[in-house]
Amino acid sequence: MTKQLTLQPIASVAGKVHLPGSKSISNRALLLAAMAKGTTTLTNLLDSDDIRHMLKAFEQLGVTVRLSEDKTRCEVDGVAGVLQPVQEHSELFLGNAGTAMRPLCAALTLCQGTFELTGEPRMQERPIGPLVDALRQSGANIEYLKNTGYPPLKIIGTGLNGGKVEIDGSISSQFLTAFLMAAPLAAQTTEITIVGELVSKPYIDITLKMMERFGVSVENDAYQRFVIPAGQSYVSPGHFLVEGDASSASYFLAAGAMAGDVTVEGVGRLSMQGDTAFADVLEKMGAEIEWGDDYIRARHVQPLQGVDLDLNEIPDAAMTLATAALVAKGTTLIRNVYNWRVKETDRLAAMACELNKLGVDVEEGNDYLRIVPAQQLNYATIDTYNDHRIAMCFSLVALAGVAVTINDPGCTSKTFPDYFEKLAQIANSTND
Ligand SMILES: O=C(O)C1=C[C@@H](OP(=O)(O)O)[C@@H](O)[C@H](O)C1
Ligand SMILES: C=C(OP(=O)(O)O)C(=O)O
Repeated sequence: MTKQLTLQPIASVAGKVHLPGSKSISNRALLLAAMAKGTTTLTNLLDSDDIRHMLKAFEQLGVTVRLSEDKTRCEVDGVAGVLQPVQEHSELFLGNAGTAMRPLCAALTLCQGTFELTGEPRMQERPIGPLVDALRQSGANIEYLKNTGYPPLKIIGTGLNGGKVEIDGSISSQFLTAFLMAAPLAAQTTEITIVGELVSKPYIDITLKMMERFGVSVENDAYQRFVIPAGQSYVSPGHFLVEGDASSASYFLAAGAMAGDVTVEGVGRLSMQGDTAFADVLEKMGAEIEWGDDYIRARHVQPLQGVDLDLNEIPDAAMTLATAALVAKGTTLIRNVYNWRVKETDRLAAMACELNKLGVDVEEGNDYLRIVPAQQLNYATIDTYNDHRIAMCFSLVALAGVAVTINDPGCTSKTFPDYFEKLAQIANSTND
């Protein structure tokens, strides 16, 4: 595998990009389809590491899946209830996929058997305590195998009782997502109260919309209290089309806004993903944005301006702003993104460090990043910390008039294995 990729300056970008399927939707759809009554055909499924880990876990858990050769079409035979593992004990390696680790942790507490959930070294530093605490309140038997509050975990499946539980929502919305998806299969009705300020709220909307598509309803009381009546079951919708990934879209939209005219296909105004709001951020910066039901187009029509925004609701796409800001006039402030620190790497520290190498004046706050663009950027070699988004974000430096070298570009395989090929397809090295 190539260890480094040097991107020469890109003068302009133009064209259309068909987006790979959404990571968040793909892994939710797989799990809901597995617990549903009937067979579900998923199309435009993402083919990337995070989804591979979920599918591998399914294989070990005895979920029957038929995957097309290109791995984007998948038939899942639902088991009409809790998963029915064939072995008494399973050891599941889930890489660094939060959307596999957290939801499976909750879903497996419902099943018969014992399960060890582990992942890459970084996964062992990513918190799961708030989810485990909440599941324990509902009767789950979960042990920490190394450090309290972090994977690896041992789950002894005993079912969930339901009842009243509290979840700390201030670190990751994935804890609530995980509990919500398991809760309809608990013995009693579950009432979840959120403690702390719930972060990344639009991801809860994805969860609730998808549960609804699979026939389950949840009462959402202003994102403070959720009631999931027991006795509901998931029912396959038959066919489920996975939307294009809105976080992956952010790099191309930013490129269009910085230097050209780019249309992303597969997400648009009908999308359920909060990260489509990144197009609004680009519009605030001065880009021209056009929305279709199923596409978004971003055009550079004037110099971009820096912005000062609370981006807690779009933590993934917010990273893209950090490098789009390099061509903007004036300072950009990305606020309320503390939980960048507990993702693939400490993203606040990593972003600040790599932006610094470019000669940018950057301030790393506890929960914010302030970026004052430089007149002329330095050529730099960017470390990517095994974080797909750092690699993809820093590719945009090539649109700011300077070459850039990306270390370990292959790390985009977490969510977007052919990202750099897709970028090359819309890039022009000269303005003609
Ligand atoms: O639920 C999801 O699919 C996700 C939720 C977000 O995480 P947090 O809720 O931890 O911010 C996001 O960053 C992640 O990439 C995917
Ligand atoms: C935070 C991310 O991933 P995960 O689903 O593992 O939390 C991400 O993709 O930016």
